[in-house]
Amino acid sequence: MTVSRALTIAGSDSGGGAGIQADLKTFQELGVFGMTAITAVTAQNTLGVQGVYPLTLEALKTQIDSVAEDLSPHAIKTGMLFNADMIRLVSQQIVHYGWENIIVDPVMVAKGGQSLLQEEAVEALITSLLPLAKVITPNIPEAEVLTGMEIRTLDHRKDAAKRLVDLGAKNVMVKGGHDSTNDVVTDLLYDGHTFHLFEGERKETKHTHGTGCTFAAAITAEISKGNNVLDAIQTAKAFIQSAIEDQLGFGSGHGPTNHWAFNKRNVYR
Ligand SMILES: Nc1ncnc2c1ncn2[C@@H]1O[C@H](COP(=O)(O)OP(=O)(O)O)[C@@H](O)[C@H]1O
Ligand SMILES: Cc1ncc(COP(=O)(O)OP(=O)(O)O)c(N)n1
Repeated sequence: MTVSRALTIAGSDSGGGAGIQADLKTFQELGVFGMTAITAVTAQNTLGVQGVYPLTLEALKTQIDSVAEDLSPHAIKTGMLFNADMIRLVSQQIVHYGWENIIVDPVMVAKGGQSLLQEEAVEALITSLLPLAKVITPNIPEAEVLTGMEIRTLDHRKDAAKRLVDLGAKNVMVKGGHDSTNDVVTDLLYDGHTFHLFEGERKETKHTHGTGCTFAAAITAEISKGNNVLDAIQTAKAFIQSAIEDQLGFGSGHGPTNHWAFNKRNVYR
């Protein structure tokens, strides 16, 4: 039996709800062996980010090489990459190892407003990493930064997705969590030809720390198993919906989502 393996290149969240920790929990729940290359350690809880401590480029490169040279990941997710040098290094490593199943979550700002990506790094994200992405998963504010356009409507999101495909991403998923005008949360995928909508009931909750990381990690896990992008997103949407609905209620700020919920539901259904 081949065990599907996924590598996440991202930041550590001491609070356990986002970043590397959310990715590993999601991989595990979806039956995928998770591996990591850490870009930065963050001191973080449900109230915000208290510290960001980037690792050296050498430390990041060596982690990626160690995984690549012995463990051959079937899919790779990127999350918090912090600065332009890290983005360029990760892009070079992806090309060097010939990796194709790349899921880019273009993390920029934490829920509490703290920056997780230096402003001058956006250009490197667009020119080096975006063209390597099989799937890129911006939320609405991230799609605005990447395209330079204002996004107010679903049609604006469609235009933004087209622009990101023109910049080289193969599939663009513009998530809808930040559009609170509706009881339904709609995520929009553009595959270069067709738009696909993924809908879920909006849950009124402040416990949404790590939703973006968890959603992209679930897509990565499913792609590492050999599933196509549409099927992977279908499962990821069900995974994040359960994780938001069955809230844990920890902490006095934005609490983490529930990574057990998807399997718990499927077992007891
Ligand atoms: N309140 C909510 N109820 C249901 N689903 C949500 C809610 N908030 C976010 N989601 C879903 O969580 C995922 C992440 O969405 P989003 O909030 O847009 O990204 P990010 O966490 O990166 O800011 C998407 O699939 C989105 O539809
Ligand atoms: C270390 C680290 N990486 C990423 C994030 C951002 O997480 P995300 O799921 O995009 O959303 P928020 O929970 O911040 O809304 C993070 N906070 N920390």
